[in-house]
Amino acid sequence: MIAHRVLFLVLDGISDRPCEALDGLTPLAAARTPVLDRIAGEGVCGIMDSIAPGIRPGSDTSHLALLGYPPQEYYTGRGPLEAEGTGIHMTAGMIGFRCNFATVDADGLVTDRRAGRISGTGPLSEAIRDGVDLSPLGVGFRLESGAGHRAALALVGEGLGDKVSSNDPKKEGVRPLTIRPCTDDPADRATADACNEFIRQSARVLFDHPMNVRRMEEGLPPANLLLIRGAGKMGAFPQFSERYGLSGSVISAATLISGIGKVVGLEHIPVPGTTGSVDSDLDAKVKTAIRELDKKEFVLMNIKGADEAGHDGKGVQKRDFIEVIDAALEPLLDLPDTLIVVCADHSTPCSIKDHSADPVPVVIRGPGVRTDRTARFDEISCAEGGLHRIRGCDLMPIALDLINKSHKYGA
Ligand SMILES: O=C(O)[C@@H](CO)OP(=O)(O)O
Ligand SMILES: [Mg+2]
Repeated sequence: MIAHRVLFLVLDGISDRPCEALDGLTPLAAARTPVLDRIAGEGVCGIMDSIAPGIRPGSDTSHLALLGYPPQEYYTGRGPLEAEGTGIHMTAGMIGFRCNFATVDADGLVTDRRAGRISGTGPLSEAIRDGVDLSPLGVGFRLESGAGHRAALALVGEGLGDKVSSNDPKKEGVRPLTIRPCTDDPADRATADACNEFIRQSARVLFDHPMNVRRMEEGLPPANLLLIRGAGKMGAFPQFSERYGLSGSVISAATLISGIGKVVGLEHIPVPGTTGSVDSDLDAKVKTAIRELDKKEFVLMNIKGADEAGHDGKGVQKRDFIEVIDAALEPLLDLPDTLIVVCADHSTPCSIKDHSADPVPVVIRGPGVRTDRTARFDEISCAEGGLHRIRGCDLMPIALDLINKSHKYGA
């Protein structure tokens, strides 16, 4: 028997290092995960370097690699991908950025890069759209909120370059940086000037926005500054259906992932109630994936919350959310005719609150798969599985082979 459809389940940042709060276990190893363990027991397991050993992947470069688009060839920055995911269509001449709604204190120091993991920032983006004017610089802009503290910005105008730095210091307790051109090209200077002006004007709008006034009254950090990063123009991506002969959908609350899906030609299926955080409606997400697999041959589903817990350094919360994920995945066990691939896109160790290069666990389960002896889905058990150690770009070829869609190399 051979499967005819693929469910590609990325448990964002689920992989970790030993946590002190969990007696030296990783959150995944500490969690009770009967569903993932059954998938591991019925499948072939391994560990995976999303890009290559020792390379710390971003979620952008890792997802491109997992979908078989080597980032070394296709990556043009996070900004344009994140922008597409928020609904900003990136055309020639536009420069995309990823933004964080962040908090600075009265001294101008960044006190929270994520403004207390604020959500529902639509009114803030709207106020900035109304209150910021870059036309004296000959530049227009689009700004759209994403999930949580995330948003995307696109600058629109003649002669804008994409080789500019970020104002995000990537840590707290310091001032935001000034955005600078990375080359002598006047186009990069023009973009850097527009960015700095955008940040200045948007901070004025945010300063006394009613949503921030309310947050401060409630003792919550206000979203009074935008940190922007990941400048880039849209790249050219061969379409998924032509590359693999598969129709496909993407299910993700994280706009970066829906943006990547969209640009490679996957249909984005929004799911009400999903947030990209630990409060997401995972049952709705799983139901949508199952429904979508009746129509499409490939579904990419990303579940993000464990990554957030890793970034926040909360091992116990990460373990508990992994158990919530596991319970939500139960209906997938009975899916007929389906190759299920489960992996993380990168490790997000609670001990470093960021991504690391530690390889992630991976399992492939479905008809025809040569089952190995691993029956537990965690970083250590999967290292003993039959896939051994693969790279992110190996995953699509392996899946295509297992569903009989790969071409013979040679005659
Ligand atoms: O979006 C996110 O979840 C993370 C990592 O991609 O970014 P940040 O650290 O800016 O929150
Ligand atoms: Mg990620």
